[in-house]
Amino acid sequence: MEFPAVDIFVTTADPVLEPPIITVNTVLSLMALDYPANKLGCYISDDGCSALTLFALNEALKFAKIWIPFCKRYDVQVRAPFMYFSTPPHLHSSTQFLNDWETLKVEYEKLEGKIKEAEENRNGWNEEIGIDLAAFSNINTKHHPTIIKTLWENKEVSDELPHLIYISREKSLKHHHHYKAGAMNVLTRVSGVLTNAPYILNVDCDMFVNNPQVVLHAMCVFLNSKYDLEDIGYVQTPQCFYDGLKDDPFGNQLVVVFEYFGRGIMGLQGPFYGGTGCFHRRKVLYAQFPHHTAYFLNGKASEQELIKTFGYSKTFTKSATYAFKDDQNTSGYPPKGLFNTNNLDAANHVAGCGYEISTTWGSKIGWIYGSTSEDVLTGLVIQTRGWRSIFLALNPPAFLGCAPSQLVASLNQQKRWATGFLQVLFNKHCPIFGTLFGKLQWRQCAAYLWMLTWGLRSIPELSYALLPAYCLITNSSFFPTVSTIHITTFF
Ligand SMILES: O=c1ccn([C@@H]2O[C@H](COP(=O)(O)OP(=O)(O)O[C@H]3O[C@H](CO)[C@@H](O)[C@H](O)[C@H]3O)[C@@H](O)[C@H]2O)c(=O)[nH]1
Ligand SMILES: [Mn+2]
Repeated sequence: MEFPAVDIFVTTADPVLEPPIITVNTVLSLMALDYPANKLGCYISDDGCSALTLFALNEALKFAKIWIPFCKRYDVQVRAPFMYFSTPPHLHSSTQFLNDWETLKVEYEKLEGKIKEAEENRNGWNEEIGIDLAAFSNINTKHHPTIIKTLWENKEVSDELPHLIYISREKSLKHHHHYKAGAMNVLTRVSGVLTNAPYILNVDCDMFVNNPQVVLHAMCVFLNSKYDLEDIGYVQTPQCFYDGLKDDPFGNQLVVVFEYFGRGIMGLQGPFYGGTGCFHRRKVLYAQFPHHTAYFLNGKASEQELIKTFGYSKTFTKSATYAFKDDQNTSGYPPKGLFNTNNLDAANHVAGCGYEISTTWGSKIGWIYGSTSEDVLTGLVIQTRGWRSIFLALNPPAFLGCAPSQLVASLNQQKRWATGFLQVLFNKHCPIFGTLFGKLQWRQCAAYLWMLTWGLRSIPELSYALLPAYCLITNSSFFPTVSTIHITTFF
């Protein structure tokens, strides 16, 4: 059987808070996945519209040409070079390996050095770098046209590098950009017109691949029809962290949510969508229902309806219709020569900030708008349509990321999640409606309610935690004492 294609989305938003060297490591680890390279397309969305990020990616691409063969030849497990080179090589390795290891380490340090230099000396690195950065000169990061650069195109060679595409979507002060959800929808459309893979993997820029076989495992889940898995909409890996503080003082390593809750709801409709380390079927993001014949595929939808759903791009609509096909290996869309001018023009068109106006993007299809926890909301909408999800906990863990190590950053992150959860709770997609009017199982609804009320629960939980201290200080008791009048009269 042929391997299905997978489009990989990486989002980055701020070159200061998310340094390009981190993004570069994530991208290198993804490009080196154990999967035929001609079946992978790696798309990077840069909401920071940073020339530095593009420069770093282009330099990383040069390094990838030696890094990927090295990883595959020696079956390296951790394919993010910063992590791999943080420990010395195995003492009993062959001389050939030790020499290669040393060469690669030196090359990686050169790459790091170049990016650092570029960071410190922002104006002096425009010459001789092999990529045109003119589009970034005097750019306003909040108001600028789309920039798409095809850094690498794989010409159908399975042991080469996967496609590598940089996208900074159009921004305008007049349009809401919907943060990460907006970026994900642009990535969905741009990849739709270029490679249109039936499966999508998305990772945050600070989550590198720690188990290079993860795509193979995920595809086993999707393709294994023996256990009636056709109604699996997405496959979520748990979020694990490499730099977590001991004993997790801020609770941001999400142990309860992923280790216990995530596994627990596997017995119901499956885990919630956690925003990173997750594989979706493309058609699920296009509002397909499980076990239904696709409405758009059968030619029943009028042109007007197609435009209303997917937007004005004919190329995109064609690709979307094709995405509903079960057997996508037959000839059809996309045509050969993926990165031709016509498709690149279409990519620029669908990345425009006005493209979604009067369409169902963000309300019915793609990543759903209306909450800062767009991930949970999007997963909930998918499960309300009747899809199940699978929790894929591999050993070693599939991805490793970094968690905030400071109190204030952790509090901000948790405030954002708690607010986002409440936005989901008081939304038309609320799980209670999902059970009443959709296909969300009622126990799954209860599980969602437990999670979405997390922020509200802080009030009784805090009171409960403070009460003993209060009683000790004021020498009072919150349980009735034996001398209390009710108890004495009882006896
Ligand atoms: O306007 C934006 C804002 C954020 N991002 C990206 O979104 C990702 C997540 O944002 P971050 O600020 O790092 O949030 P975290 O709290 O670390 O992320 C968790 O929570 C988010 C929801 O709040 C989910 O989207 C993430 O997948 C999940 O890992 C990062 O890759 C960002 O680069 C964008 O692309 N555009
Ligand atoms: Mn993050």
